[in-house]
Amino acid sequence: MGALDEGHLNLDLDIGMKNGCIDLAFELQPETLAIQDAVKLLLQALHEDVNREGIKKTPFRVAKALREGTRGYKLKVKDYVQSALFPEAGLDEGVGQAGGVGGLVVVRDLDHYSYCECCLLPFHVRCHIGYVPSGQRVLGLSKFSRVTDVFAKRLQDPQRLADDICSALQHWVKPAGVAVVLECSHIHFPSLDLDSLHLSSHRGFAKLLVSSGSGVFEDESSNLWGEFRSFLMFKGVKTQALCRNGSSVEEWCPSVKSSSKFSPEEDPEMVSAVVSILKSLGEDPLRKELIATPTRFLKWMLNFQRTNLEMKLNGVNSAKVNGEVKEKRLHCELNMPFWSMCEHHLLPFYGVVHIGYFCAEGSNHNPIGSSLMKSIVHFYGFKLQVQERMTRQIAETLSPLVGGDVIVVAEAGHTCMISRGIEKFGSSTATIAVLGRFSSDNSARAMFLDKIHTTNALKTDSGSPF
Ligand SMILES: Nc1nc2c(ncn2[C@@H]2O[C@H](COP(=O)(O)OP(=O)(O)OP(=O)(O)O)[C@@H](O)[C@H]2O)c(=O)[nH]1
Ligand SMILES: [Zn+2]
Repeated sequence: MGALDEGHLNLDLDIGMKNGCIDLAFELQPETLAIQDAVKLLLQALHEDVNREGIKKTPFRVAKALREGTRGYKLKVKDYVQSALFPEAGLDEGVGQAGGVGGLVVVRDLDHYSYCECCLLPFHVRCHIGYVPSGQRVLGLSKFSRVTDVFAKRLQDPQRLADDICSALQHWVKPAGVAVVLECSHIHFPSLDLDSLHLSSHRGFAKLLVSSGSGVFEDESSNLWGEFRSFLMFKGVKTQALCRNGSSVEEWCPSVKSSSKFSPEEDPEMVSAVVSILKSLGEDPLRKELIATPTRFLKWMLNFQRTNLEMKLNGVNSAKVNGEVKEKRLHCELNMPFWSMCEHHLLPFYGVVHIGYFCAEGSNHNPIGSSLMKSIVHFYGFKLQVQERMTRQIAETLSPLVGGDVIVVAEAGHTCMISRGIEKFGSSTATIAVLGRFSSDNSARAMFLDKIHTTNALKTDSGSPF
């Protein structure tokens, strides 16, 4: 089957005729098969049924996402740059004042994603590039993004990514100088400890700003760098936070600080599965930066095993509504953080859950208590999930405990929406489940949604986190 046949994967991988030989279709390539086998093993280790409808295609989706996300190893900067150098008047060499060649050119806000070599999760990169063209030629603007992609689509560390982009442009375009600033955002890591599951760790990301400079941009205290930074400040980039002299991923990736316990001796088969994924992506698992990667990856993944929280929930499940039910009033528990893992791509999604229910007027007693609600949210979050199911399960579990009238809203960011082919940076998903009175009473629903809105609007950083 050819790469362009209908229904075939739309992947920019080396598929089809190459050197006169017919390459195997993507799904039959040994690397794809090896990743699928490894993912199947990992799913089984999480106590999942690999033939269940929702996840039976997951090994293939993960293989596709990972190979697509690391396709940069096969791309060549030269192929993009050479055809897009256009003659333009100006200085032949150095920096001039009159614009044209010799004047500073800044391309800002190029959104990309890359894979963290420390933990194998995707991270968001907003790339800004400044350069001073030389030799009477300028580079086509789209090529800055293409070149960034060549290096972003690999297992990376932010500083190395900035250096790679900078030196490739310097080498192939030969300008007077290149400056690169990257704003990188990495998701936080979940904690199974309910008490440390604060909203703060779910808002925002672990952030890092890195830079690299060559030629006339080698000295970051120069006026030219100052001008470049000004152009970034116009767009709200906080360049004061720039990490100088290289900053290590160790200080950045939250997997390093994660408290989850897993040691490679506990499950050497799982470790070998991740090592085989690294190899299939064309990486050397013995490269020093990658040695601890399988352990870190497994640390976060094991948070989502099926049985993990069963006991905690059993302990609190016996809570009952006490007392006689009188007039009921709306009771809300808002902005409860949750973590979950998308069962389609094995990538985290995380956000907040809001719960509303009616309970007896005048009673000071909250029939279920916020810690029980947090446990329920936690229980249905820490699984391989889809957001709609999680929302419904929380509502159905709460319903008998609160007398039947319950509304649940979940708002989440999905890592699977920033990576792979889709790359919808900053998107978010809201889901709602209603039972009892909330199914038929529009004003009750509106009252609850308004409560979410007013509560979050009062917060200093205004609005919902998602
Ligand atoms: N409804 C729903 N879909 C989800 C959730 N998490 C991930 N998905 C989607 O699962 C779908 C899987 O689609 P497939 O076509 O089988 O896989 P894919 O080729 O990786 O999909 P895309 O490349 O995203 O089009 C995608 O549309 C994802 O966005 C979730 O919580 N709820
Ligand atoms: Zn990481």
